[in-house]
Amino acid sequence: MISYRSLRVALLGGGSVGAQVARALLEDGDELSQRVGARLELVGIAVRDVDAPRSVDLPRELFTTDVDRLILGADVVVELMGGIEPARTHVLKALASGADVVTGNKALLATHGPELFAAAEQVGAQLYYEAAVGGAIPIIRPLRESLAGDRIVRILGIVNGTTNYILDRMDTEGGALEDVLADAQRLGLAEADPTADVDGYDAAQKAAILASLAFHTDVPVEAVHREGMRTVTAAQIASAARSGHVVKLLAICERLTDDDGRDGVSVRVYPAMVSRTHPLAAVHGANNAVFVEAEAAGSLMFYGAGAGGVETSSAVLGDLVSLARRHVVGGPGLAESKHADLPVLDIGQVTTRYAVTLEVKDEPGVLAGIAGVFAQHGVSVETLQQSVVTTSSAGLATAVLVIGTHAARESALAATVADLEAHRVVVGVASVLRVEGA
Ligand SMILES: NC(=O)c1ccc[n+]([C@@H]2O[C@H](COP(=O)([O-])OP(=O)(O)OC[C@H]3O[C@@H](n4cnc5c(N)ncnc54)[C@H](O)[C@@H]3O)[C@@H](O)[C@H]2O)c1
Ligand SMILES: N[C@@H](CCO)C(=O)O
Ligand code: NA
Repeated sequence: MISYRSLRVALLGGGSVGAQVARALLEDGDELSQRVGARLELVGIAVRDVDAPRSVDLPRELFTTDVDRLILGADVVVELMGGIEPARTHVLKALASGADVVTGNKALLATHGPELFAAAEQVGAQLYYEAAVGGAIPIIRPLRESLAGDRIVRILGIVNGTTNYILDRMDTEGGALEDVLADAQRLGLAEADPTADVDGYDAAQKAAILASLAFHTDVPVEAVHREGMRTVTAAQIASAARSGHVVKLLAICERLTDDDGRDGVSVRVYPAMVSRTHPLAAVHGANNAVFVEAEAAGSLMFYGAGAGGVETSSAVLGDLVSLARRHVVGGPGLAESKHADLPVLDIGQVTTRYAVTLEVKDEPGVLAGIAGVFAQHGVSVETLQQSVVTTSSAGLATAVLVIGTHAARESALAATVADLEAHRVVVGVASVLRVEGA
């Protein structure tokens, strides 16, 4: 029997993920020791309430509310409390003491990443965060290490399981968003307050983390253009289906060149149409997937469980084993690479395709008038579908036009839509959806 030295592991948080990490450390300790070359000794679990009921049966003496004391003397601190404060203060304290840190806290990283990485670098400590994006799916380490010699061009991610579940059910069952959301809440899949998921805040935090890594640039979450999915209607999903598309809430990180020839990045979250032939269209239920396009590697897809206590604990334990091995061998941790320092460009500089749905008067010359507005702004029309003409009780005959465009600048499309709204033959602009993943 080999006798290993011990690494003292302090766990902050014993909830869905934390309890599973604790269980694995206690049950699989021998095997993990062999992989690491040191024993991972769980010295305590900081929680809000020591007597709260837990999903996993863990020794009561491990629990404490004294976070500061637990951090003191730890070799590795695993932060799974969530939220910004007091998690930020605890992580900074752990790093300052020379401990390595594993965290799954996307909110903290997206808002205070540079401060935390600087604190880690100052003392040569390591900060790992695989669980922060895509739960169990390995995506941080592939971007940080495997693809470090390549140039990432674009990332399209389904990084929020709740919204993917809702949109998938709307697509397959045809329900309205509010009904499917209410059902998801009843089943415990969506939070009682669904704001973070439905309004895209959670996806924006993950987009900021992915873009920072992929483009070697600090991308603060405030720089992410964010549109939630509350406005997506059953009619939009049905119309997308008719043209062979599905609607997904996407986190998009992309290299761009702006009107002045400046290189930059665009980081954005919005609901968009994706062709049913694209691999992201096959991501169903609450699953996540990150589709990465790199110059040399080409297209790669990372797919799996984006949440769940047991699943996410896999990512945390992977970080823990990896960081503990390095701790045993010695030497500084991986520094964050921010050398490119690219500007985050305004949404107006984005080039993509669009599906514009218009209600128009049914009279001669309408199509020519509409086509003229697109042409005037340099937006090229690719497809046009016209639905059956209906006549209102006031005797007004109208038709619905769905116009698919070629790739165009967002600023040109916005100007086109403004002119269409004011056009004599247009009764209303019913919907504008981007089409991504061409
Ligand atoms: N649950 C998931 O599927 C999932 C997936 C990916 C990432 N994450 C991230 O992992 C982290 C943990 O998530 P979770 O779902 O396990 O959370 P949770 O709410 O189930 O558990 C949080 C734990 O932290 C403790 N805690 C919170 N504030 C504290 C404080 N001030 N002092 C002491 N203890 C405190 C609570 O007592 C609880 O034990 C979060 O950052 C979350 O974003 C979770
Ligand atoms: N609320 C998140 C949890 C995982 O970060 C989701 O629905 O994907
Ligand atoms: Na992950």
